[in-house]
Amino acid sequence: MHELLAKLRGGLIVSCQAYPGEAMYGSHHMAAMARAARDGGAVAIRANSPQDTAAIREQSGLPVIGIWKKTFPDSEVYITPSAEDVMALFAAGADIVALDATSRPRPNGGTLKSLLEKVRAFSGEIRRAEFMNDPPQAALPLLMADISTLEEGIAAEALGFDLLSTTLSGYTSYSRQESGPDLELVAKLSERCRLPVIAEGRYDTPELASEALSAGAHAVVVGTAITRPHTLTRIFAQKLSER
Ligand SMILES: CC(=O)N[C@H](C=O)[C@@H](O)[C@H](O)[C@H](O)COP(=O)(O)O
Repeated sequence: MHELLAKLRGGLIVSCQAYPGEAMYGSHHMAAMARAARDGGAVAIRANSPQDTAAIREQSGLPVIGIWKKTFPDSEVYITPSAEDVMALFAAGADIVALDATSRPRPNGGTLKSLLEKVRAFSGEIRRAEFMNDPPQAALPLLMADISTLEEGIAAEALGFDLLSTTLSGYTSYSRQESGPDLELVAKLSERCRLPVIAEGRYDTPELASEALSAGAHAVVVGTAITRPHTLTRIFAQKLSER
């Protein structure tokens, strides 16, 4: 197993993301969040944008799973939609790059297969150019497939991804719509696929995160329940206002 994947095994990955307009938006805040997550025992961070990836990697010293959310008028795909986005994250220091690997139509009529071919070609160029300070063998990014169903996980494995994440279960029209995490998908993927499976999406208690490992997950990503203070505040405030 790849050294980095071995380091993630059984661990907590904290997603540190904020949207424009939110109080915590900005690389400075996200890097502080990541340091707090590290101090609490996180083994890696999931981050949005090359800027946040670079700041978090530098300030927390933890491995970063980089994504870049972008919206398009012709597609519902928004997590790292293009090969150029993958390479920008990689150049910013992402150890792993996660991207939408659902079966939904992609922006500008592109396909996942051609995106991966492009990334492989770019990776070769980067190694030749010694663009990064890291040694050449460390210059190849690991690619994480953000999927929503078992079928998409199987297809992503066949395409050559390095790990799978259940990120998008509940966020595509055809996947299971659950208020809690999709533990069943974790169990099925772990049974059917050889790749490490990351449990992600709505793990909002330590008990649920632990259940994911029991279901076969390699590691668990937690975002909202740790790093979205306005959402957590709203849950408390709403409960009080219902009295
Ligand atoms: C669906 C989607 O766009 N998920 C995003 C992926 O990066 C993030 O907004 C989530 O916070 C992340 O997946 C962690 O999940 P949760 O916040 O539920 O612990």
